[in-house]
Amino acid sequence: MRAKIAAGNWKMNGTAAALSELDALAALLPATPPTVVLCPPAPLLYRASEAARAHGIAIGAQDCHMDASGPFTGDISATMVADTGASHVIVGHSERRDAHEETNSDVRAKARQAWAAGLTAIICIGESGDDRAANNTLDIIAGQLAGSLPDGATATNTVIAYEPIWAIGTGKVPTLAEIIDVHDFIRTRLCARCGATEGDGIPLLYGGSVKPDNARTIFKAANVDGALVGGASLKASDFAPIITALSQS
Ligand SMILES: O=C(CO)COP(=O)(O)O
Repeated sequence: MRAKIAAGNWKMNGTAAALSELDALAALLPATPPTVVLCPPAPLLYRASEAARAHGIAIGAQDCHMDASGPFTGDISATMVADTGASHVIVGHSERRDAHEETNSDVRAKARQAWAAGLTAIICIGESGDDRAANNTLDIIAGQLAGSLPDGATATNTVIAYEPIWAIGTGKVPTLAEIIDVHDFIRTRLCARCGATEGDGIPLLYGGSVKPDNARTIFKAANVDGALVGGASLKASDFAPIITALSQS
């Protein structure tokens, strides 16, 4: 059975005071929770890891550099992320592809660094609103997946997050049929690329305006193994019902 994962991406939100949400979330978790991965801003990684350990919550970074070390002022390597106690790192989020002009090959290099540091890479892909309007969604997804995924992906070192850009922070969500279409397509491509065992075992997350009131519907899709949640992961009272919905799916 594939791992179910509820990942929360805090983006550039939260200072030390926000760590109280972690304790609040732990208190609201269902009896048998899925894997919960919280991805706070980099300055909070160490403290979040310390606080999360007792609760069985995993911590992830939101990015890492594509090189192992060197003269990259302000950047953070995958090894440094692992050193904080984190176990995951998001790579290729559309906000980084856009604002930092990250390419598929950059994302692939970051995923490789993540693996070398012993981290699980959460690789993000997703089409723009224009891509979808032009019926290009599956072509875009195929290209991003082929280009961003290094050879050697396994069910334990990789998670794929499908995040349609037009659904992020907008309150717009694809129909269940559209989500099923894309997730089934990604699954088929993963099996062709990584072999049936690993391809079938890599968890696929949906991301983009996941909220307590739509999570249950989204989790009905057979190839949706969880969610990458932005805004609704900031408050334990919003994130917990999403996690509960996943545990019951
Ligand atoms: O980008 C996202 C998670 O990485 C999704 O953000 P929202 O859940 O706020 O739409």
